[in-house]
Amino acid sequence: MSDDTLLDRALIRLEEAANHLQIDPDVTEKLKYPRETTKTRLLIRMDDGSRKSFLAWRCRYDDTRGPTKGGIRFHPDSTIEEVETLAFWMTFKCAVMNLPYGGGKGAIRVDPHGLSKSELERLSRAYVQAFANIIGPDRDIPAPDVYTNAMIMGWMSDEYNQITGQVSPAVITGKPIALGGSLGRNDATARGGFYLVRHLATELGLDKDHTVAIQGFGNAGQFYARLTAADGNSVVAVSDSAGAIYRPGGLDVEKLIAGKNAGRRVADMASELGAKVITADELLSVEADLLVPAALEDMITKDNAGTIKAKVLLELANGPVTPDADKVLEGKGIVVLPDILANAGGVTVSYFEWVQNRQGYYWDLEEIHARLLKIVEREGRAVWTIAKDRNVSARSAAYIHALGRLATAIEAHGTQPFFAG
Ligand SMILES: NC(=O)C1=CN([C@@H]2O[C@H](COP(=O)(O)OP(=O)(O)OC[C@H]3O[C@@H](n4cnc5c(N)ncnc54)[C@H](OP(=O)(O)O)[C@@H]3O)[C@@H](O)[C@H]2O)C=CC1
Ligand SMILES: O=C(O)CCC(=O)C(=O)O
Repeated sequence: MSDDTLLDRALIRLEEAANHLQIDPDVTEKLKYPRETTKTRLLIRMDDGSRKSFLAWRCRYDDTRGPTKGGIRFHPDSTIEEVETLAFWMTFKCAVMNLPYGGGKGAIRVDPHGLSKSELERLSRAYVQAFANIIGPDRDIPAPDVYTNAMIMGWMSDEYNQITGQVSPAVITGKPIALGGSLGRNDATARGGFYLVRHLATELGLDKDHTVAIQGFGNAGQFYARLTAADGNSVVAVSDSAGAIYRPGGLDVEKLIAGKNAGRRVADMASELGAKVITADELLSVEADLLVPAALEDMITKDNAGTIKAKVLLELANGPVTPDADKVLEGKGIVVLPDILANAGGVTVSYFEWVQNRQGYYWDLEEIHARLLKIVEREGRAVWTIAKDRNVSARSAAYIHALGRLATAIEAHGTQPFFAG
């Protein structure tokens, strides 16, 4: 891989889209840099009485189209650059889906698996104490991401309420239902991708009973496996951070999910599922019609992209394919449904949660699914049409689609400096 940073590589997509639209340079100048990123150290008491500090960030990348929105990641490899890049992607994701949000993201550099539940709660609350002036229902609205979940969002939302002395459920989405969370947020990331694939199946050349390989078996990967298996497709390979398994005749998805929920690794379940243990790279090259990266960024590079046999890639993860790898995939005729569209179901149902919190009236699951389907099909079709009309990749089309909306909003704001409060 080149010396370019993750953000440098992400910005290539902005430049490409800007060239297609002949955008005013003022627009790209505004979108090239994060608006503000705050870094802090969180000092918490550990169960053994010692104190330990953790680096943490929150980035509000761009708020032209509304309050910034994006998840909080707990990961030992998190960096400021990763947070800013994820926030850049959120900016474009919210614009692709036409949600009234800008983009943000946050992280704590921590391996949460090494913490007890009470340490995890203290750390989550410390994050909100540090960033209480940055987040807010009309300013910046966090949500779950890698290694964070509804329980953590519940603690965070409770901490915010205690600090402000008000009950403001709309400050954070992805909360437990009991605290104002939305029905359907748990599987929304996967469901958005699933609706997209189903809507474009004919154009993508995917039959009703296609085969699927999934990299990463957490929230996004597990729910995708469940939805696609229930629709008659066959999940033939999955991986987690510790290994990968393959069974050409299809894996028992419910057994796998139950095992993961019990704290097991997928490779440890291979023999009872009649599957073969394979390497992480072998997962990419198994015989499957659809490959679903659902783990971390930069997993598919120019070094391993050439081995991929799938017809289609559905990026449930953010940034799993490097720009170099994109070229290899394009050369092989593989269609990539890009992250800012493919995994946007999560933030779309987060938007529904925020709307329900603000109106104080809650929708049933049927209504959530119907609203999500409508937006995914509308924006998915728009992106596909741009791709065909302009003869560009679906990724370029998604950026063109989003940038058009961002540019219109930036121009509508006028020429005065933006309020920096
Ligand atoms: N949750 C959401 O609503 C959204 C998530 N996303 C994106 O989806 C991706 C996954 O997030 P999510 O499912 O929420 O996260 P989770 O924490 O629920 O799951 C992450 C999964 O990725 C696996 N993983 C980590 N490293 C590797 C690796 N090197 N190789 C293979 N698997 C690995 C983990 O393995 P293990 O089980 O061993 O820990 C785990 O199964 C991220 O890119 C995230 O930003 C995008 C939109 C919304
Ligand atoms: O639900 C949200 O608000 C954001 C989810 C997220 O972090 C993402 O889409 O990458």
